[in-house]
Order: sequence, then C-alpha cells, then structure tokens
Amino acid sequence: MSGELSPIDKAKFVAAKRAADFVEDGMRVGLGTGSTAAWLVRCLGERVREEGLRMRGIPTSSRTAHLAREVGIDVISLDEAKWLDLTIDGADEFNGDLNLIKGGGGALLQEKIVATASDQMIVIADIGKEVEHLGAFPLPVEMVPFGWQTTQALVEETLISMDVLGNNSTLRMNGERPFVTDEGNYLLDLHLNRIGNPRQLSLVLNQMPGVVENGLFMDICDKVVIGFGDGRVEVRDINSGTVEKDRVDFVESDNLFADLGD
Ligand SMILES: O=C(CO)[C@H](O)[C@H](O)COP(=O)(O)O
Repeated sequence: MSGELSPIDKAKFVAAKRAADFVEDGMRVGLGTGSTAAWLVRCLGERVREEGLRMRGIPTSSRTAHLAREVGIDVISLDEAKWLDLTIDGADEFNGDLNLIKGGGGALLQEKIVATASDQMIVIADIGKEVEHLGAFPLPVEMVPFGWQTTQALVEETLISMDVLGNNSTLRMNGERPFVTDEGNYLLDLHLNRIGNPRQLSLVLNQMPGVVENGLFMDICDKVVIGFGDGRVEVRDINSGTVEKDRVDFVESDNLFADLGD
C-alpha cells in the first residue's frame, strides 16, 4: 500500500500519525476535515481498536463524522462535549506565528468553532503548507446564500478600497452548482496573493452583513506537526518556542488503509 502513496500523502500521514500520540485516555478531541485530518482519524481509530484508547471525537464536518464512526471512534456533538481538551486539524497554509488559512475543504466554520472551544489546537500539515506570508492560497469566506452576489460585491469593493484584493473573488462551485457547506452556506474564495495584515482583514470581513466567517485562524493554533515525504516530522510549539525533530516509520497496516477512499 505504501508504494501507492505520493510523497505528499506520506508527509500528511506521518504528521497525522505523530499528532495522534498527543491524544490521551479520556480526552474530548476535535477532529478536523480534509485529507490530512482523515489520516489522523484513521490513526486514532487504530489506537481505539488496538490499544483500547478511550476518547470521544467531535467532528468538524459530516465527512469526518462518517469516517470517525466507521473506524470505531465514539462520536459526540460539540454541545454534548461543551469544551474540548484538544483539536487536531489540517491547514491550507501556516506561517511562522502559526496563523493559518483554512477552509480549502469547505469546513472552516465548524473547524473554527471547534478549535476555539479547545484547550489546545494542533495543526498537522506537510511541509509544502509552510509560507512566509499568508495569502497565496485563496482565502475562503463563508457567506449566507441570501443576496450572495451583493455580499460578494461588498467584499470586493471593501478589499479594493483597502488595497488588499489581488485578482478577484470566485464563488466555490461543485460542478454546475454552488458548493454548499454543512451549514447550508456558500463560499467565496478571495484571490489575494499576499495578506499584509491578516488580523485586520479577518475583522473587516467578519463585520460585513452576509459574511458568516472567514478562513483566517489567528492566535488559535498552539502547535504544528510538520510531515516530510521521507518520514521525518517536526513538532513546533508556539508557546514554548521549542522545535522537536522525530521520525515516523511508515508501516503498512491493513487496518489503517482498509477504509481509504472517503
Ligand atoms: O481547512 C480544511 C478543510 O476545511 C483543511 O484542513 C485544509 O483544506 C487542508 O486540507 P488537506 O489536509 O486535504 O490538505
């Protein structure tokens, strides 16, 4: 099975596998969305089945909820959990301050709510996600469908007046139709190239009527576990300033890969 994985997928896997070690017995854990987070869910499922790890998972999307149940994780809602010990999620970009762009997988709203309700957030990512300045990845903005074209025009006008907007903004599509989030909203992807002041941009976007939330995660992430295609991992902790280097063996496991293809 390992021979079929690309170096990027291996990097995502080793980051997820290392991060799964941070989950302790009895924890309530926010489970992110996306391909890296899906590896995490599989690794945690393996720990539940093989080590008897007792944990409850709070998924950030219907996709993750489905996978988590499939691999044997006890799934509960955020309202049941109320507060979480830890959230582990992927990211589209992270910078040196561990600020993030998220939402490439369309789940930023639940992801931000769950991460904010956690004592700690750990991001898992392949090394290709590290950037000096956020913004090369299009910034997702979740908006209500009502009057979305008016909201788009307002967002564009405001960002042009702030000298922020690069090329344009595009409505995320799913084939011929708008992509619809788990909350029934649409997504606007902002093509910005480079975000000079992400904190200010996030505040401005969230003040606009019609905008529900944006994909900038500022001061939420505590640690990043970075995976490399050759099995190396690096754990950077923003609070302690420590960097820990490690290696994860890429072991083929029928259990782990049996549910591939979510
Ligand atoms: O924010 C996200 C979903 O909304 C994902 O974490 C992000 O898109 C990274 O995805 P992947 O792990 O597949 O590269």
